Amino acid sequence: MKVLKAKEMAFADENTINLTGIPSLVLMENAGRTTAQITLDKYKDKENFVVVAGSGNNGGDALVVARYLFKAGKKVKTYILSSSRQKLSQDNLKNLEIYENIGGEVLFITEKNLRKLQFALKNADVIIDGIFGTGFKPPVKGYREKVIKIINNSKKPVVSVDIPSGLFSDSGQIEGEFIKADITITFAYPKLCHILYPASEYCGEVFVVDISIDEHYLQEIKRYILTPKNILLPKRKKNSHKYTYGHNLVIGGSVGKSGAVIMASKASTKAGAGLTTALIPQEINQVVESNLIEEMSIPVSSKDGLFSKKALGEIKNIIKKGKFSSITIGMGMSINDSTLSIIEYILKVKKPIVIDADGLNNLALIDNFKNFLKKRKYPTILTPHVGEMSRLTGLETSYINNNLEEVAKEFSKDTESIVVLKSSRVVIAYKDEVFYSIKGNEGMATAGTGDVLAGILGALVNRLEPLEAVKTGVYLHGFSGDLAVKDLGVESLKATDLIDYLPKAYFELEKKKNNLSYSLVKSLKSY
Ligand SMILES: NC(=O)C1=CN([C@@H]2O[C@H](COP(=O)(O)OP(=O)(O)OC[C@H]3O[C@@H](n4cnc5c(N)ncnc54)[C@H](O)[C@@H]3O)[C@@H](O)[C@H]2O)[C@H](O)CC1
Ligand SMILES: [K+]
Repeated sequence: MKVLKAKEMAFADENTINLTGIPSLVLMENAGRTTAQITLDKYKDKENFVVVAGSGNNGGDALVVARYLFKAGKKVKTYILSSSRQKLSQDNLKNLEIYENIGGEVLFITEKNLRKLQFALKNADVIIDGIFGTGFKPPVKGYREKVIKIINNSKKPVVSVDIPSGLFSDSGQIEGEFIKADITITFAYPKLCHILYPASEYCGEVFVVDISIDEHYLQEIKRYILTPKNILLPKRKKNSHKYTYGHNLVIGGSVGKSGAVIMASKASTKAGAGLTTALIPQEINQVVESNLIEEMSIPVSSKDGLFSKKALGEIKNIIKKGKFSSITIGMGMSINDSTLSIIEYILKVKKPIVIDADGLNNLALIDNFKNFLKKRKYPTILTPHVGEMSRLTGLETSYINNNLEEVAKEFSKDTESIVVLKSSRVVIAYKDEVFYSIKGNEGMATAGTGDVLAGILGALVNRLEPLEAVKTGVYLHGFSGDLAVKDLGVESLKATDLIDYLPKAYFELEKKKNNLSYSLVKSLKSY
């Protein structure tokens, strides 16, 4: 499913009206009517609804909602934040007239009679927020700021039409006053504010409603949310053996960080690799051997707990002689001259590689590393978190967090690699496409979860086309976290739980893929 910015939505909206020929009032009717239906379903036993409409089309949608709530026999009080009818958008005015024609009443609210709205909210069971939608640019100006504060202070449940008023559609950033919604009902596609933090936290449950927007005007938009529909599952063949499913060589670890390479290796096996071998500094061999059962291990020379100078030659030999089909490198490997030269060498290996963690920190120290990556003819997957991305690009972490998509895209272009940028959301960028994962949770902000992801990707790159492997791996990783949290809670979740829940994630994902069906209304949660 695509995820849009306001301008893109407006473009599809205009063309649907002008070229496809669906009148704007029909779109508004679809939007408002479905919003009313969802509201009535969610708040069945509630009686008193207060509708707060702005002067634009978001307010127009809210007036349609008011009409259906009124028809359903609810007590509806409707307020329009404007000084006069003349200031309303054309479709807003039309819906005001229709509402009045069926016996509905409205009150225009300005700074002067704000208290009337404040008073009405006291008796409200549910508030409908139709003040601003995609036409809003922060920050809120004028008395509407006070209205938003009053609504939030009322502590009543709020249903936001399209966007919680005061949030900016195109980013996760927040500024000034904005509505804190319990439910947000958005139209055609989610917008970035519905999925990116911190804004998305204020949207409540997000429903996406088909209002008849003609999607073929959005062909050039290649920004997606990962959903069961747009990701693939690897398949096993009856007539196969372990080499059919790849041999993932996992390189990393150092004294004190043996867990990183152990977790990546275990995740690789659980994600379905035919064989997984951990290549490690010999000083941690014993602990690795005692923790890995299905996986093999190859110790190489080490000194002071890290790969030593001699290790490079040994690694070259092992890779030349071994039948490895992918390399996953970096987890817990630390940084010294030897690890740096190992990364330099790995860049030249003619196999798919996943570079994570200290692999990336070493990479950042190599002059011209972007050119080395560009020269590679085999798939390269880079999985930096924001801190690592900062080291790789020199950009401030705050800038990266506020521009995840742009940074990931640019870095992917500069390196011709698949970039998996890990923040409170994970963004995948490759060529002209961007994929956001909406799976995962705050419980996963704990040591080792990145190592698990690297192991999963290293396994899957043997099973699917590289970008598909990354999409599937990122989804499964987040989904495992969500399934684990249901049983374990966010505080106690640890990285190895993600490995334990991978089988369930596979199983549930397959079920989701087998049950794909069209529906006018979908909750973002259901993806
Ligand atoms: N997605 C669709 O195809 C459809 C969406 N619909 C709804 O239309 C709104 C967008 O409507 P628009 O008229 O373009 O803008 P808004 O109603 O969001 O807001 C315009 C309104 O707000 C004022 N304003 C803007 N910024 C500020 C500010 N910082 N401070 C104060 N006031 C501000 C501006 O002057 C206007 O008066 C979309 O969200 C959907 O809800 C259609 O109904 C169906 C098709
Ligand atoms: K709104």
